[in-house]
Amino acid sequence: MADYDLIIIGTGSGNSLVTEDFADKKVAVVERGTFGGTCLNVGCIPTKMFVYAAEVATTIRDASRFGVDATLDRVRWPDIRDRVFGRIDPISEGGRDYRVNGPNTEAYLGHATFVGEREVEVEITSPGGKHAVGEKVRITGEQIVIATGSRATIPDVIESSGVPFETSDTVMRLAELPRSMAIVGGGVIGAEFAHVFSALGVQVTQVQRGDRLLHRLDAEVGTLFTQQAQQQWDLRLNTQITGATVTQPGADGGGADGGGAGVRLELTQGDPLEVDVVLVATGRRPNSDGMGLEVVGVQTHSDGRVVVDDHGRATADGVWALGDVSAPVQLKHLANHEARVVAHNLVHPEDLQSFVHTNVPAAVFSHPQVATVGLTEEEARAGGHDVTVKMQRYGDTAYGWAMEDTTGVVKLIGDASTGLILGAHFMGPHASTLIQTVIHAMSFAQPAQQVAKEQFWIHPALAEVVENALLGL
Ligand SMILES: Cc1cc2nc3c(=O)[nH]c(=O)nc-3n(C[C@H](O)[C@H](O)[C@H](O)COP(=O)(O)OP(=O)(O)OC[C@H]3O[C@@H](n4cnc5c(N)ncnc54)[C@H](O)[C@@H]3O)c2cc1C
Ligand SMILES: NC(=O)c1ccc[n+]([C@@H]2O[C@H](COP(=O)([O-])OP(=O)(O)OC[C@H]3O[C@@H](n4cnc5c(N)ncnc54)[C@H](O)[C@@H]3O)[C@@H](O)[C@H]2O)c1
Repeated sequence: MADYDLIIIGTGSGNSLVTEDFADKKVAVVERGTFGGTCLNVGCIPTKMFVYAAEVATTIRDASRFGVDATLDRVRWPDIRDRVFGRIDPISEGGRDYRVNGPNTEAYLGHATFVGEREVEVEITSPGGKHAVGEKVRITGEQIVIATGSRATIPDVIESSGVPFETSDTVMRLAELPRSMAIVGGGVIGAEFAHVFSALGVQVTQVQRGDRLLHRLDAEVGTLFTQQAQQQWDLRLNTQITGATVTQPGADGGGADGGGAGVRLELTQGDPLEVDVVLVATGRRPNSDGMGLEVVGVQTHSDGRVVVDDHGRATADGVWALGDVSAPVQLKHLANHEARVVAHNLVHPEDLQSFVHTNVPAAVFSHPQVATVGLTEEEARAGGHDVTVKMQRYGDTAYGWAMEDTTGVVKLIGDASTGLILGAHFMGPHASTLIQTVIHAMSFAQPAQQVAKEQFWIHPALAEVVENALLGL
């Protein structure tokens, strides 16, 4: 008989698998890092708390446009940082203690490796559990869920150079705000941190190898976003890093603590960059390596994602996977959805639920904010749809006037023959909230005109930009 009914490897979305269905069962939870995973500790939640502080700073700087003169006196980075982690760290610790001392769970605080069929070895790496650091414990489970997430990838030119660098895991805990920062990568993480640090007064240079930021976005909206970014921080497009070296502190010091060394980055074009801090944001790879998956026949795709079927089953009996380690996109709401499906399927093998991977929305909490769902215009045209497009400016609605907005847009892509919405791409204030109406319409296959006309829209709320976009589609 197995030691456990269920072993969960990874405590991000994996931690939520312990539902009431497991109340009379034995569950082992394995975690090698900080309890609670990426989103809570180093991802969605802290980044958005920093973004909020950055928005406050930006609002103060912009205030005079409204006839309100204000100056930004000072940014107290340690207070901003400690507000964030003062709230988050206790949640993580509480979650860990609950699993360590929980009624039917046992927490193993270490790295899990498959060593045999339904058998895992955990090398204990952290204190706080029932086993000593360095101990190796073997456990067996009737069912095992791989929910090990993903980690930042580092380009070889930086990693092999030996220069110090930050990732999203570390940059939010800097001791002090640096004077200058190079952000390598033009994706979501780069766009969010460029906003945070530039708004807080850091001289940011973002290096992107492509010709625009957020390359997965609808091209038109991505280009508009790139233009907005260029007005806020130094952006080097079509540029790659070719070398990195440590620079010695000058007379006035350098480095994040004002007295340390900095980094010099050689670029494929333009002058080299000399900065206090380098933040690498060049994508994340699934944590499927180094855990013996090959030993038990759990297959992976070429990009490292664990192969799963629609129900979350991996290619070995009794093994499941969910979230960043296997999902097509790395988003917390998707990982949570997959965890709900797998939680059901673990106890209802005769009534399996399926993952839904259509109309998965995403937002980029930069400045401006971006939110997106469904097809880009390019994808809709390539897919042979009877494409119709409406671009609605925030500035053409009453609330847009109140906000003096000149750049916000709602772009809707529809199918003229069915009246259904195929995609939506918002850029501007509250984009991540405003788009929810369209996500709802697409999820329930409601035609655009019905959504626009068969409900009231509060006047003169910002949501009228959505109403007008739908009416115009
Ligand atoms: C900076 C940043 C900002 C983000 N912002 C957003 C956002 O605003 N909205 C959004 O939807 N998504 C966001 N994401 C993505 C989101 O955080 C992830 O999609 C989500 O957290 C994935 O959850 P998960 O449960 O799959 O993995 P994780 O939360 O990463 O959990 C995996 C856990 O497994 C542990 N682990 C790994 N291997 C082993 C092993 N062999 N043994 C034991 N333990 C192991 C890890 O330590 C980790 O704690 C962001 C990500 C980052 C990095
Ligand atoms: N708000 C959110 O929902 C949110 C926020 C942050 C992160 N995330 C998730 O985390 C994932 C990872 O974010 P990310 O920004 O690291 O990845 P990304 O895939 O969004 O962007 C990676 C960027 O790095 C560049 N790049 C890749 N390899 C490079 C190399 N060798 N040299 C130079 N540039 C290189 C790419 O061209 C791209 O611009 C996102 O895809 C997203 O799923 C989500």
